[in-house]
Amino acid sequence: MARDSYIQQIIGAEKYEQIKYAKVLLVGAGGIGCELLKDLILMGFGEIHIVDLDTIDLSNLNRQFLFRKKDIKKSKAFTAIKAVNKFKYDHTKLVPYMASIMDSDTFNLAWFDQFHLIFNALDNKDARSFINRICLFLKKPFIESGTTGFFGQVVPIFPYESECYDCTIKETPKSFPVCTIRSTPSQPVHCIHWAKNFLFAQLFGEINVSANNDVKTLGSDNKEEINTLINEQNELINLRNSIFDSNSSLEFALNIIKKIFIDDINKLLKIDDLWKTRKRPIPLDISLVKLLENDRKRVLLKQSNIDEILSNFQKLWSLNENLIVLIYSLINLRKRILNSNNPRSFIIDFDKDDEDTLNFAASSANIRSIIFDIPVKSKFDIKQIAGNIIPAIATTNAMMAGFSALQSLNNFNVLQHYLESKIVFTSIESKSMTNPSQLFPGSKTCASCTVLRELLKIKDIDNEKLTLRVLLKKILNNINYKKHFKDSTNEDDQDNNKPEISIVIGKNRLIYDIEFDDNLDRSLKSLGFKENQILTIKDDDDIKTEIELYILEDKTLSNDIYIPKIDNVPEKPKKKKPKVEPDTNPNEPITFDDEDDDENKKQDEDILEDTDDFITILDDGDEPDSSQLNNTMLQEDISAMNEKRKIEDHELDHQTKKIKIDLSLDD
Ligand SMILES: Nc1ncnc2c1ncn2[C@@H]1O[C@H](COP(=O)(O)OP(=O)(O)OP(=O)(O)O)[C@@H](O)[C@H]1O
Ligand SMILES: [Zn+2]
Repeated sequence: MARDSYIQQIIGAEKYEQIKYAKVLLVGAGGIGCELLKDLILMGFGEIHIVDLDTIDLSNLNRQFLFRKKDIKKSKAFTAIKAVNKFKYDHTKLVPYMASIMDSDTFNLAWFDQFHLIFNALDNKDARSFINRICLFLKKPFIESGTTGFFGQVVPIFPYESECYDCTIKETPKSFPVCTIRSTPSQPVHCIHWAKNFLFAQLFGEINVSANNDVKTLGSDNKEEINTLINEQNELINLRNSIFDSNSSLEFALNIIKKIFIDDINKLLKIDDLWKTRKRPIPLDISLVKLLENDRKRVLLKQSNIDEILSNFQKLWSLNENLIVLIYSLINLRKRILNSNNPRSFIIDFDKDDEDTLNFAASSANIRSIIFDIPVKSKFDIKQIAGNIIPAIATTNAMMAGFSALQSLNNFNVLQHYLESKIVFTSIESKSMTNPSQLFPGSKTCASCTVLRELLKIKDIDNEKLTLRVLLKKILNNINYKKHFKDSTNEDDQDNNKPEISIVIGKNRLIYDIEFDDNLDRSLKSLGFKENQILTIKDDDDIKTEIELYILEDKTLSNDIYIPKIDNVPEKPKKKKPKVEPDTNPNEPITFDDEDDDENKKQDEDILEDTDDFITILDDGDEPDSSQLNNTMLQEDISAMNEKRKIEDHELDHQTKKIKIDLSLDD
């Protein structure tokens, strides 16, 4: 009997035939991705392209079953393909890529367009939102999936028909004003984030010289405090240079310890206002530093002693032990920089799986906690908090992959796909563990799916004769804003009533508006037009819907420029737009802009709007349960999500009770 006879019996010969010739894209070869690839292979899909930017890590092996220990550090996509080659049907073609799906030089719109269906098996909002946007351009369905511990969901998305990925509000991590982190911590999580996001980043990461040291950013209006924080930061930059100037790694490490835990704390103590209602920190005792300084014979810093401390990663280390671990990690990190090919520009990123960076964050966070009389945490716990970890459960991943694969079957019945498809989610706390829900129409206020999206084809982008004026004329001819602007039979009037639009290229580079016409006679090329870039047309009166045009070069065009006819641009839902500054610099990288997604950025009252200005905190103190491993989200988010997902039972009236599900899941 042929190997595929069972699958034919299960899904029917007709559907199997369609699957056999279908070409699909799987984005992500992690927890869900490995399971989903196996499912798609066993279903007999004709061609599967799989993209993952990452390499295999030891911590992936417990659930990403296509990988083995020997595969560590190898590409996930290539290794996954190799593993499934052993059991795939002969007709299946597999194509792996090791790259970010957001790399538009590798993956342009035409490349995405070759697929019948796209499966997301990602772990971050940016990449998910990106695929969402691409699928909106192509009006192509995709299946979104995610898990967090025991919770998981699969959401088929039919662009401009059902809710898109951005329609639902995502949980945003909590943020705290920088001053809480840098001057007045009161919880272990504050110290952990100071160690990871501030101290480590300043000493070894990309230098953030412009770390907006203003009142709003720092969350403090105490001038003395602001000055202290600014000086502290500048001094840290100098200290970073001591990586090269110090006579020895021990000297480098001790200088850092003295500055951070004695000098800087003493400076903070001088700001009386800070300590009126708070307990004063106690700087590190200099005699401890001296003790380590005199440890020339390496009694305390003996490797066996260090190994012993590090082996007890679930224990609460003493102050001395934390100091020893910190010195050890600083010595190692300095060595890594000095041994690199280009030490002056070499940077190290914090990674929870990089022992040196984790040891640094754990020990420096704990020393700071001791100084501020905050409970210390074990290295194990700190790894969970710093890595934003919640256990990934292999079974949840397998279930979600299974539902994702099953949902794909509906896409081959073009008329029925929207009606037949279901959101599926699991929750061990509701009466039935697996709950289906119908799909809902897109949100009227969604910043992504209320935008009109079309293609802008240009025959030859290098053609110097193609000026912005030519393009503008084409836009005004083809895109009709009439209802919003007064109709008139008089030609002069009509001219005066020309739609007032602005044109933005890339993320937010304004190249034209009614008061900024300097670029009209510049060529599109000189303005930075290139393939795979987005041109946004905005109505200056903010009444009509925004239009995004995806730029493609098409040598076969009969005209120089092609823009589809849009007979009447619909009105947009009312919402604030960010102001865009004029700019004529064409060198801006291509990115999709999420900045106006106000809905998604709603936060607690005490959190200011611009999250870039804040150190982002996972949780207000309730760290994930330390008995749990390998995770990606917050305990608190899980409970919130659980609340959201509670379904009374199968009789839930979907018409009246719209279930809002957070799609920001991680695996
Ligand atoms: N922009 C992107 N392009 C391609 N692949 C991506 C992109 N962003 C994330 N991924 C991949 O998506 C996969 C998500 O899988 P998963 O959530 O299991 O994460 P993981 O990194 O394997 O595990 P963990 O985060 O728990 O260590 C990862 O393999 C990751 O490399
Ligand atoms: Zn939407």
